[in-house]
Amino acid sequence: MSSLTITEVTKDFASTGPGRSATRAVDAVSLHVPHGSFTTVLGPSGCGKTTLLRLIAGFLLPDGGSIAFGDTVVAGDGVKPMPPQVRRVGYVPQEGALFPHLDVAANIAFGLPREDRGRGGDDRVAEMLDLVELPADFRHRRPDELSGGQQQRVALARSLAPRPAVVLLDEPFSSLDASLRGSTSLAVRRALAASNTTALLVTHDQNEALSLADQVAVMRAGRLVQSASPSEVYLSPSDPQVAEFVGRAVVLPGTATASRATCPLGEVVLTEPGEGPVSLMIRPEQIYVDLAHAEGVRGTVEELSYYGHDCAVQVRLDDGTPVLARMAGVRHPVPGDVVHLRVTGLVRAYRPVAHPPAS
Ligand SMILES: Nc1ncnc2c1ncn2[C@@H]1O[C@H](COP(=O)(O)OP(=O)(O)OP(=O)(O)O)[C@@H](O)[C@H]1O
Repeated sequence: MSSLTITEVTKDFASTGPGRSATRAVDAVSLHVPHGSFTTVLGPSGCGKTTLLRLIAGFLLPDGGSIAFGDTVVAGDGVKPMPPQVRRVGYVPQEGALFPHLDVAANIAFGLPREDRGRGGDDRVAEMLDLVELPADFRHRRPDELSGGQQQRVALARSLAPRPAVVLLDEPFSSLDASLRGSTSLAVRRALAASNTTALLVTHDQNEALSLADQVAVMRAGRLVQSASPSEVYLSPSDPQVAEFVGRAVVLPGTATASRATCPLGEVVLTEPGEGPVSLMIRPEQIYVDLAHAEGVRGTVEELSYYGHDCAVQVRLDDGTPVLARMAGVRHPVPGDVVHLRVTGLVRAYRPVAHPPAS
């Protein structure tokens, strides 16, 4: 295994027809994935995630910048690009792409060097099945005798068997239903951690990106807009758009004075001191809904979405500002109730953005 360092990588696709302009799919992206760590690349459809993976794997060459595995530059910087088969990259696509005519053991052993097949290969297959938490006797099954989640675990086992430098996973859980997604993604995370694998997973699913990785890299329109720990990306997003992409966010205008700011929800404490007009990013679960009318800013519940474990409460403040709060589902208000709201925890302030008029 080795670290992965992407420096100022750019990739353009030529126009594909008259009147169509070229597309800058990846725009000066720099990212470091430390040895043995797991990074998720999160971004909406078309932002360049797959192109970035294909550049790392060597299926595409960058137009600018460089890519290095450890100290070895594999593309860019004027060096002859290393072909994909020499890069030692494990690749797990959206749907495992297992060979349907081969059993699980043969699929896992497929990428092993010739000298590692045979008896040694059998041992490696057993080790890999154990790593991805599948029973040893699954080795004789064919892919069509496995569930989608089991197939993805075999695909991961196949990618890890030859001890790759880096493993790339391209939306590997997107074809699974919700319950399989959760258990499969956790099994994959455990397998990657146990094998101390340097891994990069691309997804457009915020929950997946935040819950699985050591580092989340957020992409937008070809650019990397933030890379940080999951909690930092969630609680201190680099701009309000990232805030709204990685979860629900209430963005309100405010006025900062040192470490505090005033806004329609009253006074809040800032993560960093500021002065003058600001946009404040508040997570809905930071807004405490007081049913006893004790203290806070008054508003009326307009809508309630009940999820069991918690609920989303849409409130209109008396000054007309709409605010979304999240609270435990045990005891909750109903539409028409008057409640009082106050903000708990620290709030991130940004330079002001234009706010749509309250509807
Ligand atoms: N071979 C290609 N030729 C021309 N344009 C391309 C090519 N591959 C990708 N693009 C364009 O580059 C941009 C980034 O595409 P990419 O597939 O990397 O996005 P993505 O974030 O992986 O999207 P999704 O989540 O939908 O898979 C898009 O505008 C896409 O249309």
